[in-house]
Amino acid sequence: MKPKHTIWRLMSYSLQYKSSYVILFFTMILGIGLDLGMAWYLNQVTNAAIADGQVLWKSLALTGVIILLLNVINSYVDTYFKTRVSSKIRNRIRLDTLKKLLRLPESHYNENHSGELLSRMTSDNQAIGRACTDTIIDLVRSPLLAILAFVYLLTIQWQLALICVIIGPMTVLIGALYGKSLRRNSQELQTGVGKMTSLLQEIFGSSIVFKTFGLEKKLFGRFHTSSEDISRLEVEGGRIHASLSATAIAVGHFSFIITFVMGALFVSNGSMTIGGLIAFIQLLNHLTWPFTGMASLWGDLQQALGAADRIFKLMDQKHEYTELPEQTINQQPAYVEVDHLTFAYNPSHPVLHQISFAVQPGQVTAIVGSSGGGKSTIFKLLLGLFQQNEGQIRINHTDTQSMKLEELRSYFALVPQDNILYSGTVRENIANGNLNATEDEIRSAAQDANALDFILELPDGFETDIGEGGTFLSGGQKQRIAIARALLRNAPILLLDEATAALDRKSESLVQEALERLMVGRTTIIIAHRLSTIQNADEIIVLDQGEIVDRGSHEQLLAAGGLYQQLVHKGNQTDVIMDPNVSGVSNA
Ligand SMILES: Nc1ncnc2c1ncn2[C@@H]1O[C@H](COP(=O)(O)OP(=O)(O)OP(=O)(O)O)[C@@H](O)[C@H]1O
Repeated sequence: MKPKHTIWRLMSYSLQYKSSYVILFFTMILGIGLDLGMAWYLNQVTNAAIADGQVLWKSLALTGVIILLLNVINSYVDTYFKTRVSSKIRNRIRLDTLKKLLRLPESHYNENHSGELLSRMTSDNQAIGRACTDTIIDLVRSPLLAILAFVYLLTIQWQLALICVIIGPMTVLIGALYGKSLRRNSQELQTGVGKMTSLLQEIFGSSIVFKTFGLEKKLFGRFHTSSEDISRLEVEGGRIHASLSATAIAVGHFSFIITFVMGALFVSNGSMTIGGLIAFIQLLNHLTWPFTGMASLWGDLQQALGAADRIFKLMDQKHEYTELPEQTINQQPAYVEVDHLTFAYNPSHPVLHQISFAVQPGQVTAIVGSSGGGKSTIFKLLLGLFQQNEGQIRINHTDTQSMKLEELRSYFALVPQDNILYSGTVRENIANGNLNATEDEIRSAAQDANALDFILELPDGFETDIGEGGTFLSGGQKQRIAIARALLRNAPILLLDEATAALDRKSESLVQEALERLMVGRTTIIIAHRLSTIQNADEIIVLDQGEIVDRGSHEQLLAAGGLYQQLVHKGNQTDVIMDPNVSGVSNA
């Protein structure tokens, strides 16, 4: 995106706080007036001190107090409103970013590191907040103050004023010189930080795995590389900043020495008073610093524009919903037809080929097959998370591609294999199934899911906090909460990705019983791993490398031999059917 466009879009956020900017405009003008007033005041006091005759010390003292008081008030109002506007703009952008992220298609999450998405919400957002207040106001204030200081200094000693002002603009060139590299550095840094955040998320979310497998050293090694990369980029950024400020300071000091020496010369030949020289020295900072400061302000602006660019690029991604969708639940019975479905995530690697099956309302279809055969992908296509390349999915004879996504998803309830729960209470997690459910309905769903007994034994019952992702619950308890959530949704099509994780016999039968209740009267499609579930299915589909290689009842498929028989024999001693290509013992 062109910097000009990025600036315009940033401005559209700032313009929502016009009245605060008007106040900040006045504090800026008053601040400039006070800076000039201070120089004038020092000029007056110094000349009064060396002048003969009557001096109005009282009025000078009073003026000093007024300048001081105005400075205090102005500084308070200025700082307060800058912070206020900055935090409000950041809040708006943060909300807009998340609103967008929640509406992006699954493919976006597939292609982007979660850490990078997180840094859009954190560090990029912070950089923008600063730019919209301090940086942008200083970019206006600095040249304005420089011009007014110059005009005032012209009235004191025009030759010296000209000498001072010639030096200042040199620093603007410095800013332009370093701006591009600063922007590039900031972009690389953000990408690095995003990758590091993703890695940290993985590490913190996998403590059991890295402890069991002794992966601490390996993970530290990966983090080390990522952290070193960031450090290298930060040092590089520091080098650019250092060169920028060193050059700027050199110019500033040079102008100070010139002014001081030339000023002393003008005082000695009588063309300027000592008070005038003091005013020059006082204002010199304001005359050259605006230019000197511009260099680093320019750098800050470039960094913020880089951050804004990344956020706006994200906001420009194609979304699947125009507005955040409302939770909708369809309750009419559903007939599902999958007709010659073909799909590839990547054109060179087809995942599903000409898949067809149909499930009548209230019937159960079990999908079994080898690992990586495409079972989960069928679910993703049914839910409209990805679009098929060929074929049709129809619900009640309507092509799902002609439905709005909100409508399509309203037909489904899902029990995912890893039961994804959110931090919060048990009640909140079950209620996610139907946000309008009454307490009685939530309780009844918990009961049907065989979860009520254990919930009531928790320290705060339904109000117990289950921890991040449900860490305070056992595997079987999490499964039953997920089943209760699906029960509460009461949608006509149930997608069930059966968990393969081991449960003890009692827990297993509680879950199994709950699942059976959940399936009653629904059109159910199960990615099945348990023989007991599969045997009860109306139709079993055997999937291998993206193709249906067999279908029928348990008995028919066993009699036919083939992959199904191998799957069943592989897990014969247990209830879990196994991928014949995968060696090892069953985990049931
Ligand atoms: N998000 C994705 N992006 C790219 N390729 C993917 C993605 N998800 C799955 N695949 C690929 O698609 C193929 C089918 O994967 P899928 O998850 O549908 O298999 P599955 O039958 O559910 O496997 P499993 O039983 O092991 O869960 C695999 O080759 C996998 O590598």
